[in-house]
Formats: sequence, structure tokens, C-alpha cells
Amino acid sequence: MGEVDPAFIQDLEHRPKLSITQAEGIPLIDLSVLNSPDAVSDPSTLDSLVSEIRNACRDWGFFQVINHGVPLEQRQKLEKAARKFFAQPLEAKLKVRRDELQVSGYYDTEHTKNVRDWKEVFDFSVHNPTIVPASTRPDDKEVVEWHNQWPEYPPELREACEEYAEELEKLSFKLMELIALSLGLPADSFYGYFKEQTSFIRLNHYPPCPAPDLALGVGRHKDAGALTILSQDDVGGLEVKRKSDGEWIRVRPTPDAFIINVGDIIQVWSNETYESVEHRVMVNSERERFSIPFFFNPAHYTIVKPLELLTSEKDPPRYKPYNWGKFFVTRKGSNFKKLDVENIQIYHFKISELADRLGETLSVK
Ligand SMILES: O=C(O)CCC(=O)C(=O)O
Ligand SMILES: [Fe+2]
Repeated sequence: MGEVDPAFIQDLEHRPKLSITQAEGIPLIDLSVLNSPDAVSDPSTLDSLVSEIRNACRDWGFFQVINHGVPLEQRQKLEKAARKFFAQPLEAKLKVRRDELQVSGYYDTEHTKNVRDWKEVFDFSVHNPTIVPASTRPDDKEVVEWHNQWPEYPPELREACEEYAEELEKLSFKLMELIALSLGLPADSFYGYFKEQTSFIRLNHYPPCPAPDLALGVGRHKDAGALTILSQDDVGGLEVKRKSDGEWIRVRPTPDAFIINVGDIIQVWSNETYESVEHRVMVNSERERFSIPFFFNPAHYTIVKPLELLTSEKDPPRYKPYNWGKFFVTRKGSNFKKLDVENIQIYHFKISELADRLGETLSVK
């Protein structure tokens, strides 16, 4: 990436502080009880785990998990393959380039809030093919299939990705069960939404940056899906906006842990009992960094709205229903369009605050 192009430069107010607030950090939750036979025969052993999840989702929107059941070898295999892929010359990576029609593959010009991110990525869908709406037009019912594309090198990348996806999908369902229980719902409440999921995985590579005080690896944003499960290496750089005071807090890398965050969809489903929290990634001038987020997303036809069991006359729905597939393809497409338009966001569907904004055109009447 070389010299710092002005496209990467953050506005003053969004530039990172190079001194780090690590504080006591986000909660660390041990999931080992899920793998013990007692948890099945005696659900009360789950109770304290469920309340840890509830507190973490409510107070932070972020937590780390250990003893999660995903084999370390699987993760290391993928990390190694990802390093080999990104170490290739740009021409080789561009052979599996992403574009408006082919959304899986390599990409190095992602923008967050219209500022370019200091990173390169490789995306693939968890279910191949993935079915999505053919267009962003609300009245168009046509669907298309997204197919993954795989590079020739390294040859083991495809298998590593597919095996990892399978493991992470299992973990996502377990976490959604815990989140359902933490909201007072039956454990399997969310299962139905994810049968034909639109989940995808991103391999992120953040090269060293000569101006870590001006640019960001990923600018401040919230994740649009239901849940994100992130694997980060030992370099560090992820920062979370602390709900209590709006301070940016660095998430300390913990060996073999995953970082979990509540996405916008859980915010809507839970009618804001849990909130999707803003985060960003700092880069540094010495060490490259790798991370792998798994974005757990429902089927394209899912109409996202506050769950009836979590709303009442006293606490009425705070969002209008919206179609996830249309939202998702609008987001995916926006990276290839004009840079001065605002991305679609859930607040466009917020009741009483939305009026005639962009969301109005996509909401389900
Ligand atoms: O690399 C990271 O630590 C986080 C990346 C992220 O937030 C994202 O890709 O949505
Ligand atoms: Fe994110």
C-alpha cells in the first residue's frame, strides 16, 4: 500500500489515540460447561453461564469465550493458509477479485463510512451457494446464487476455510441458544432464521501502516448481522466503544479465545435489550495483523423485527420490520457505488426517528 493516500485519512475527531486504554476489558466467559454431560441432564448448571452472557450482552455488547469447542488446529490451519495467500503479489490475488456481481474473493479497497480501510480481505460464504435477492428493489422477488471462488494458491486454503466454517457454525448455534436463554426465550428460538443462512467469513490482513495516527484498519462501525465471532492474532488493534462512557477500549488478545459481539439484528430482535456496539481497528507501523471474523446472518427472506415475546404494550416495538436480504445486498453493493452516500443502517427503521429516509423504501409494510 506504500505512501498514505488521502483516501485513508480519518477526520480529526475519528483519529485513533496512540496511547491505549486497556482497562479491565471486556468479559471473558468460559464455555466448558456446554461440553460437560451435566449441562444436558441438569439445565440448572447452565444458569450461571446464561447470566454471564446476559450481563456481557447488556453491559458491553462484546465478550470473549474460551473452551468453546473449536479445535485449535483448525484455526491454525486457516491462519497459516491465509498468511500464504496474502503474501502473494497483488496480481495473483487479483485473479480472485471481488466485484459487484462476484461478492466472494479478494478485495483491497473497502471503505467504512467513506474512508478507505488500511487492509485487504478475502471473503467467502459459509453456505455455498448462498441465495440472496437479485436486486435491492423492494418489489423485485427474484433471487440469485452467490458462489465462492477459490485461489489456486495455496491449494489448502479452500479446505481450511470450509472446515473452519463448519466449526464456527456449530459455535454460533450454541451462542444463539445461550443468548435466547439470556433473554428468557426457549433455547431454540432463533434456529429457524438460520436454515438458509447468508453468513460469511472474512480473512483480514492489515499491513504495517506508516501513519497509524491518521488511518484505521477498519473505521468505526457496527456489524449488521446477528452475531460476529472473531479470531484475532496476538498483535492487537481491535477497539470497542465502551457503553458506559464512550471511551475506546482495546481488546487484549487472549490465546485461543474468540471475541463475540452482538450485531444489529440482535439489537432489533431484542428490542434494544442488547445493543450492537461500535468498534474499529487500529493499525501499527511495525507488525502486520491478521483476523478472521465470522458474520452469522439469517436467511435472505428473514423479516427482521422486535420479537413479540420481548415487546409489550409498555415496551412497544422500537423498529419497523425490514427485509434482511434487501438490507444485505444494499450494503454489499454500496462499496462499489458513489462514496458520498450514507450506508443503510438499522436506525433508518427506528420507529419515530426515520420518517422518509432511505430505510422507508426497503421496509416491509
Ligand atoms: O479485525 C478485527 O479485529 C475486527 C474486524 C471487524 O470489525 C469487521 O471486519 O467487521
Ligand atoms: Fe466489525
